[in-house]
Amino acid sequence: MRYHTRKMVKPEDLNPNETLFGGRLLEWIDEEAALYGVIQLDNKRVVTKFISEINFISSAVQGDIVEIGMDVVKFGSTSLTLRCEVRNKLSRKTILKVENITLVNLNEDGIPVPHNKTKIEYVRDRLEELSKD
Ligand SMILES: CC(=O)SCCNC(=O)CCNC(=O)[C@H](O)C(C)(C)COP(=O)(O)OP(=O)(O)OC[C@H]1O[C@@H](n2cnc3c(N)ncnc32)[C@H](O)[C@@H]1OP(=O)(O)O
Repeated sequence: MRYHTRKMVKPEDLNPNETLFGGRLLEWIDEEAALYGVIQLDNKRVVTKFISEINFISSAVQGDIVEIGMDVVKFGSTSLTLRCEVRNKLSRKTILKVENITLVNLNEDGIPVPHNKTKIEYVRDRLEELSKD
């Protein structure tokens, strides 16, 4: 699991219980998953198809720093399935887990097309390959 994105919980992110609003956290996760998919599949037309059960394990309060981790569960043909974990940056306490987030790789007409990816790639390796050409 790699943690790429950190967020500070601000007053506008709170629910009436004065803890982090679940919908705000899901918005952050959906964006992070989409970014992960766009980078891995090297295609900006990647959409969220399916999100499995969401387990809100503990809450966060104003001023907390949360970090969002993603890992690949499976490279499909047109899909990419991720796993997500959110934790408190400083205490490492788990805030949320999602076991499956499935993204689909689309063409310009919005049709699912194979992405031809089978393993995690790093942008620096792609750039190195390009510089060899
Ligand atoms: C980042 C964002 O927030 S994007 C905005 C929110 N998302 C959207 O608007 C997407 C709306 N949905 C759609 O446009 C369509 O459902 C599409 C284009 C994504 C997929 O269309 P489908 O007709 O289901 O495509 P299709 O049957 O070919 O399946 C595509 C892939 O999704 C997988 N898939 C389909 N349904 C599911 C499901 N319920 N759960 C998990 N995976 C699924 C398939 O197994 C396939 O993967 P594979 O090729 O690796 O085997």
